[in-house]
Amino acid sequence: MSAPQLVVHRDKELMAEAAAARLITRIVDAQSARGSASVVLTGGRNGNGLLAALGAAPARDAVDWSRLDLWWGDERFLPEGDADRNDTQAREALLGSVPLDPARVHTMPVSGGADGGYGDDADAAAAAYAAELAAAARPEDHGPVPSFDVLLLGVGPDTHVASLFPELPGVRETERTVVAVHGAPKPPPTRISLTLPAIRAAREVWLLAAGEDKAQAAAVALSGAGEVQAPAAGARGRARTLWLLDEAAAAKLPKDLYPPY
Ligand SMILES: O=C(O)[C@H](O)[C@@H](O)[C@H](O)[C@H](O)COP(=O)(O)O
Repeated sequence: MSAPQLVVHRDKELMAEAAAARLITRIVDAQSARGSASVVLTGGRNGNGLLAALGAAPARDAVDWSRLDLWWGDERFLPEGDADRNDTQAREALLGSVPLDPARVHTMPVSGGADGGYGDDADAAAAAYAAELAAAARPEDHGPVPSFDVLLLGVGPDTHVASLFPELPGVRETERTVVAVHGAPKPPPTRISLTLPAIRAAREVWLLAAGEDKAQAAAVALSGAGEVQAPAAGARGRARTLWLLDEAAAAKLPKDLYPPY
């Protein structure tokens, strides 16, 4: 697993714009090299802020949107179209305004819903998403998920990533790639989440942390804490682990970690 690299930006707006520019370049490089790219989206203000900045970026359409596979790192287990769903917010922030191939947009299952849905069975929904990931994996991939080019993660003030919360069962999962989360401390309580083994299959993992409410989490996660106590500490990419922070979120980092900025 790759050691964390840090980039600190002046403020959260600049962090979102710089991360969006970085993501455009990464997607374009992957599409040039392999004909397609695979990105895992995250929910929350920083994740949606990145998507909005991407939509406003001058180079936005350097991306071939029809050859982009989108997955989610986690989802609130709510009915289709619910405003609190990460996919609803992603659609509003960007996805509704770019020409994606719907067959390549892999949203996590909704709760309730029509026949063939999973009702309120989040565990069945999680297993279905794990099966969808496994079906998309190729022989050259590293395990039962595709080799995501970039897996985005927001970081919670308690160091959670996706819906893996400190000390809860999800962060301790070592076999399954997707789990249901019950009793999440961040509402809504029922969620679906990739696990650390799935996260660590990504080529690159980018963690987004802006705002002073993330300063303690960044300092804890980057100072050697264990992944069960600080899930963000376990979010590592095979080739790259990149923390994208603003100055407020970097304020409590040990000085030897603070990059030359
Ligand atoms: O479903 C979710 O809530 C997110 O996936 C979650 O993991 C989020 O990324 C963090 O809580 C940070 O959220 P903020 O960027 O809003 O602080």
